[in-house]
Amino acid sequence: MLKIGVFGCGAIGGEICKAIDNGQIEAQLYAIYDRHEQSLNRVKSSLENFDPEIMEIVEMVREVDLVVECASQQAVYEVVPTALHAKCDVMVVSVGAFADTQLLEMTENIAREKNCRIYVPSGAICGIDGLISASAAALHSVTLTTEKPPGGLRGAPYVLENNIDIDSITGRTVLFEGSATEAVQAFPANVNVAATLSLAGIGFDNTRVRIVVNPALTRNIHEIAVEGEFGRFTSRVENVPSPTNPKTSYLAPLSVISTLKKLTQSFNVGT
Ligand SMILES: NC(=O)C1=CN([C@@H]2O[C@H](COP(=O)(O)OP(=O)(O)OC[C@H]3O[C@@H](n4cnc5c(N)ncnc54)[C@H](OP(=O)(O)O)[C@@H]3O)[C@@H](O)[C@H]2O)C=CC1
Ligand SMILES: O=C([O-])CC(=O)C(=O)O
Repeated sequence: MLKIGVFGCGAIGGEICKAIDNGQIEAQLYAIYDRHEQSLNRVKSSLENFDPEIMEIVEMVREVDLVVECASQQAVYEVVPTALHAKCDVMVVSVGAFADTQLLEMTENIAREKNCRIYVPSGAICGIDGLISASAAALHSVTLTTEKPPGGLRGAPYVLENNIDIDSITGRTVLFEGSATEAVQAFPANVNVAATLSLAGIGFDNTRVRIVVNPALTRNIHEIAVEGEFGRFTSRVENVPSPTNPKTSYLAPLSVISTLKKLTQSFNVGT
């Protein structure tokens, strides 16, 4: 059975651990890690069938077959190269880190050299399957519009650096427009989906991102528009936010769970 280590035990990590524990994913929850003891204890007490060991990353990669990073962009710099050097596969959700082209090239090179896999789930957006299919021919444009309630954007570096009082905004307001490279740096915990789109499509500098705050919303909306030789498509998802982290949509952990299931099943559907 696949031995999994979960690095980061917040909204996403907690759901993944539960899905392995309840048998939805046929794998062994071997190790977990988080910098907060409280988060580790919360996860441990939610489990009925597994009692994973708490392991720092260097030890974890020696013991497991796959590490799931669900912590932060900063964690990607430590977790991904460490895992690959130890010939351990890795799944990444803080995908925005790959806007750093040096990190992206380095990790691709190590993965190739060590014959390992880096998995990036679709996360909180719909349409990655279609974009990947369409990318086999020329793509002309990829645009993401993300619209969240204030709680979904509060505390982002862009908001703090520009002294935006997000809670005093009364109507739908465009906060940011730029490339995916700029978006994932300005909003590192809010639009990792822009990075996933970039990797699947036309790259970080060519993918356009608009970020909107809307106090009337209770859901996180991501709208994607793609044009290319294949034609054009749009997708729109209205995501329920995670109860423990309003920035993160519930679809994100579900996407990781489904990608993990794909790895352990013999019958797979979708691009
Ligand atoms: N690809 C996608 O579609 C999506 C990606 N995400 C991203 O996924 C990641 C996880 O999201 P979520 O579970 O909601 O986040 P949470 O904040 O709920 O949980 C992350 C946990 O990991 C901890 N952590 C962060 N960095 C480190 C580190 N270097 N070492 C040890 N522990 C660390 C955090 O601590 P602390 O609070 O101190 O940072 C926190 O306890 C985030 O980067 C988020 O932006 C989220 C939604 C969608
Ligand atoms: O969960 C979401 O709606 C998107 C998100 O936070 C991210 O991509 O970082």
